[in-house]
Amino acid sequence: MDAASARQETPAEADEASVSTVSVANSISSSFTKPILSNLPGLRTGSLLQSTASLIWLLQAGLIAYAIHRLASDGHFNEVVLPALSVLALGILRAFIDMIGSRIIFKTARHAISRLRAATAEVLAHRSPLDTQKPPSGTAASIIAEQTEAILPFLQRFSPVKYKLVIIPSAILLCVSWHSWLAALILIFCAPLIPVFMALIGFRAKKASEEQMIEVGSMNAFLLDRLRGLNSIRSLDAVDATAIRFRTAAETLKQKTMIVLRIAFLSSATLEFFSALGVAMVAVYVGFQLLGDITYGAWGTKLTLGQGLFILLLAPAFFEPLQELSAAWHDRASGKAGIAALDRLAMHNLKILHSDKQSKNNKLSSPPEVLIQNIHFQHQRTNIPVFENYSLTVRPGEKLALLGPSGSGKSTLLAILAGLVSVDSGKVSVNGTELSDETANAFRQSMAWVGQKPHLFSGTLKSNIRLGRKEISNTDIDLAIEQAALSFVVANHNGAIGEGGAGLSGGEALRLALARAMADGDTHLVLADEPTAHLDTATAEEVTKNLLKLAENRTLIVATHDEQLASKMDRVIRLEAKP
Ligand SMILES: Nc1ncnc2c1ncn2[C@@H]1O[C@H](COP(=O)(O)OP(=O)(O)OP(=O)(O)O)[C@@H](O)[C@H]1O
Repeated sequence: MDAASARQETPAEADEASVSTVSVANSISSSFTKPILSNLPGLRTGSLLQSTASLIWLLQAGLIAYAIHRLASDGHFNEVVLPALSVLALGILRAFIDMIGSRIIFKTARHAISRLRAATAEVLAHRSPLDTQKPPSGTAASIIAEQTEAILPFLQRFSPVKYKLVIIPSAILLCVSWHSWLAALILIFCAPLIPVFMALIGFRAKKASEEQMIEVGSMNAFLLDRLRGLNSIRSLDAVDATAIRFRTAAETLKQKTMIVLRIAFLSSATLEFFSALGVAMVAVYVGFQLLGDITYGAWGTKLTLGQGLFILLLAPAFFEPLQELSAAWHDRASGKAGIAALDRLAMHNLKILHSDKQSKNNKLSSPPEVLIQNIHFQHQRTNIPVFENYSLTVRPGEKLALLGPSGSGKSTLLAILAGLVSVDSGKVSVNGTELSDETANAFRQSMAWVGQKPHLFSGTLKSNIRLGRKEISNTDIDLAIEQAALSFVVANHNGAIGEGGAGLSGGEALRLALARAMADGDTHLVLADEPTAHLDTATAEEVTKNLLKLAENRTLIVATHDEQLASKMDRVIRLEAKP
């Protein structure tokens, strides 16, 4: 069984449902998302194409101004046909280039989002199930599915705006100042007011978006947590109390969302006001110039109708990138909040033993010897060590029971052997090779973990046994069903079960977990954590029988309170109670 599957079956994971509010807002490490987001050449290409498309408006404006000027001066309609056709052709070209740019940007951004999601899932899979600081599953799901999606508009809209903001206003200023330095000066005067106000609003927008996203995450976590515990809530008559808490959470989310919306409206109103002011001032100046009331500001000459029109057509386009920036500013705030949420999610202190390098050499080919030498282990944020100078040798093919009172460290020892947590000092070796980041992946491929609460997915029994492992054939699965005495269950349920194993008894669910391990011929070491807990005597006996069948030609270490099960093992090790 792979590490991810093993992870789902540990007690720590099972307890996760009761952890409703774990703070994930400790500190932000930018190192996780940065490598993916800082290397997106498609965004640059697409943005440059979109800027080029916007620059075409300068040519179109020039042609329109020229045509109207000609029409007003000698009144020949024929002279405007060619400029009009050119404007149309340029319009088509502009739309085409803009479309290509948008497509490149969208594809790049979409790909980046998928990579971020995959990388986050990968990082979460390497988080130790014993980490008590894990964010609730609802929060993780909300961040990966919902909040990561907010990065898409940020990449899609903010990045082209950055380029346009530099290229378009500079080009327009150059053209306008060519005809009138005063009109250019008016534009220069109005432009900085917008970014200044935008920046002031932007700081608040980012904070508001972050707060909103955290609220969305907490509400999802709350909802998932309570849905999981719906039966307990009903049986303890806590439905009303839960509904009230949910309503309060929804109300808080509504308020946070309204704050974000208010800021978005305020920022676009500010921008509209200043850009309208800028355009109006240019229009007033050009109007008075054409009327002859103002004679300065045009390099000692008087503006012609064509020049005046050209400036007037360019003035709104000067503010367009700033307007786009305003629209994208909110996307930037949500996107940055999404990135920060991903960075927080990917941050963890407690990892399983893991390395990205696959070392096939350590894969086991026979029942291994397991050697534990002088280990010291203490859980994070606890005061008493679980193991101090502890040693144990398990012979190849041996069936060993770990017996001991609750809290004596049986599950912890199995977690150490599965590489789900690393020891503080001492050594764990499998067939003489030390268990480490480099070797754990390969060992885990030959290792199976059977917990007391195996996680079962809704679907067929066979797909639950296969767990997506392509190397397992249908024959392996049929054999495992037979060995685990599940043939009757498969026939009875028409092969399908509900979420969380609905429709199966506790004993059947455990036999299914054993079948998962049995189906994999590469399994040589079986770690079982209280497989007979909470079962009646008859069912416990049946599960014990199946476990022994699974353990044939394999090394088995089983943590248990069940003396009956322990008595069937080759050796029993008793762990001491902790003070
Ligand atoms: N993830 C964790 N973080 C901190 N402490 C933990 C964690 N898991 C277990 N502990 C503590 O470590 C000690 C050993 O726990 P462990 O679950 O290994 O005992 P156990 O012998 O398997 O108990 P049981 O038979 O009740 O399952 C206990 O004191 C427990 O409180």
